[in-house]
Amino acid sequence: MNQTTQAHVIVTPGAGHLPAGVLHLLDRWLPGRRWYPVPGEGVRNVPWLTVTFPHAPEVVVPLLRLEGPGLPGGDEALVVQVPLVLTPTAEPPEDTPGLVGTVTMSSGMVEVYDGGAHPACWLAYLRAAAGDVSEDALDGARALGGEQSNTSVVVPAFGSGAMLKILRTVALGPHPDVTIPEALTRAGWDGVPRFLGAVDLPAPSGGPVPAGTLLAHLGVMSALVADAHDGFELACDYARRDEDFGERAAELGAVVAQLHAVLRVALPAGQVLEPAAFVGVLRRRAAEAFADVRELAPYRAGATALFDEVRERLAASERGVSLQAIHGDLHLGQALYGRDGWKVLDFEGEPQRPVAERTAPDLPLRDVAGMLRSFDYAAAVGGATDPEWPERAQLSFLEGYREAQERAGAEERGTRPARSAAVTRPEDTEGYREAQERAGAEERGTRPARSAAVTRPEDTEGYREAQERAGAEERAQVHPGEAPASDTSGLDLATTDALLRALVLDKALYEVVYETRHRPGWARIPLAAVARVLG
Ligand SMILES: Nc1ncnc2c1ncn2[C@@H]1O[C@H](COP(=O)(O)OP(=O)(O)O)[C@@H](O)[C@H]1O
Ligand SMILES: O=P(O)(O)O[C@H]1O[C@H](CO)[C@@H](O[C@H]2O[C@H](CO)[C@@H](O)[C@H](O)[C@H]2O)[C@H](O)[C@H]1O
Repeated sequence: MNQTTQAHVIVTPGAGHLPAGVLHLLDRWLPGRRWYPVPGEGVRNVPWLTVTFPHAPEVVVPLLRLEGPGLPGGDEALVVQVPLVLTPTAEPPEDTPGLVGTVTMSSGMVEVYDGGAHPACWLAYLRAAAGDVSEDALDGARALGGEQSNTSVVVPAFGSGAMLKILRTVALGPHPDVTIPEALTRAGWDGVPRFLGAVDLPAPSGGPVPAGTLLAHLGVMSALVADAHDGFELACDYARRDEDFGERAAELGAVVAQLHAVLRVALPAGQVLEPAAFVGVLRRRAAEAFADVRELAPYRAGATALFDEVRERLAASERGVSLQAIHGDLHLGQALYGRDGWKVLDFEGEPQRPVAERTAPDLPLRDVAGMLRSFDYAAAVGGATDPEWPERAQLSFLEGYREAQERAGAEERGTRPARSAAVTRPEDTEGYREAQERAGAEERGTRPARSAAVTRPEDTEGYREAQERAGAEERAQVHPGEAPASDTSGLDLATTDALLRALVLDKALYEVVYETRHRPGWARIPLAAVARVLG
């Protein structure tokens, strides 16, 4: 058999020695897993490679290629990682947690466990990622439950605590959840949990690529953030109490701006944004969402008009917009609030997109849009009764982002704060503030306040006028040749605003598809946002 042994893993083509009975068990079991990326009907799970560990013969990890019509991810192979622990048994077991089922082999009956829930598997992965790890490191280890795209295991007794993340969908090539935290840790930035190591998948011999070449990453280890609160749960709690989330949101905005500044330096820069291609991708993603979810049909024309506007404005813009590494799927659930403030997690991008798309350099404004959407979710899920709760959090986030972005820009240039257009630049101007107050008064006086929307101020005439004035002021202040301070450098406010609305729409459409697939009861949240953005 053409197998590769590298460090702590052995890779064998196909199903290796895994009996067919186990594969049949998996066909029934997989579609019910939260991390299984497709509904399962009509999908075949075809063994691609099998990973085993020299010192843990009971741990077997089939990597299954999903095949069938209509799978997400385009032409890219969709591969899932299914770590298993096989233990011989004399009798059929009770229904133990993590038990997938039993199979009878020539050697007798074998219990098949979900490796994501099994200490023997955790130890094999920890050793593959971090070398010599003693069994004592497993004291108190536990897998996280709940709504996860991957399987995360808390390992409190490893050093000062670690988190092992088993990446369920295997993306070919270096995984951004490894490369980005590694680069940020190397750059000395402490806004991410410290990167501790990764589990590599080397190519087996006899295949199309030289044996040992990194095919993918299977897992990643990071330092455990002690006493941390999940950002989404925290925001929902505030929303439930109608307590202002402004301060936390502003701090988070500052961390996201730092993240973008560090990424800009730590990872290769992207091209300058090409308007037609950029808007082409927005259109394609929207078309996919419209094809997937019937309830979106009334918004097709509005989306087309917004994308047309963005394209025209970008094409008319005099200065280019630089793309860079970003988070790619930023929302409150990707941030932990602990003793040292906010830490950002989970850099794999939107799990339902092809890898090439989610790792491509992009606009930092996309992350901003993702976080804005998330405040809306927190308000809806937490049940804020104050209709202004999400908007206040959104504006505070933007304010924190802008301030930190200006600071980072000034540091990058070693001079003074940037004068080019930044994402929340409107607030800088007197005109904007006046208009915002006027808009607030109009809003309160005339119609019931609505729930959340990043686009709410834009609804008013006063805002638009002030925005145009501010845009003119701003353009007059941009000095050619000054270093760009943000992705939106050089763009006037109306373009930045249209771009942000388009990115909020793009995210909301993704969310409609995501929720329809995974949490249909929540689909109303992004559907309402689509309606709001398109007015
Ligand atoms: N280093 C860490 N320290 C503490 N908790 C963490 C750490 N990394 C992740 N978590 C927790 O695990 C959860 C899942 O992690 P995440 O990377 O977002 O996985 P997924 O891709 O499955 O959503 C997070 O919401 C967070 O609560
Ligand atoms: O599993 P991941 O965290 O990688 O991301 C996926 O799942 C998220 C849901 O957990 C989803 O985020 C959506 O729900 C959040 C609340 O649970 C909300 O804060 C986000 O704004 C909303 O997008 C994310 O889109 C998806 O990729």
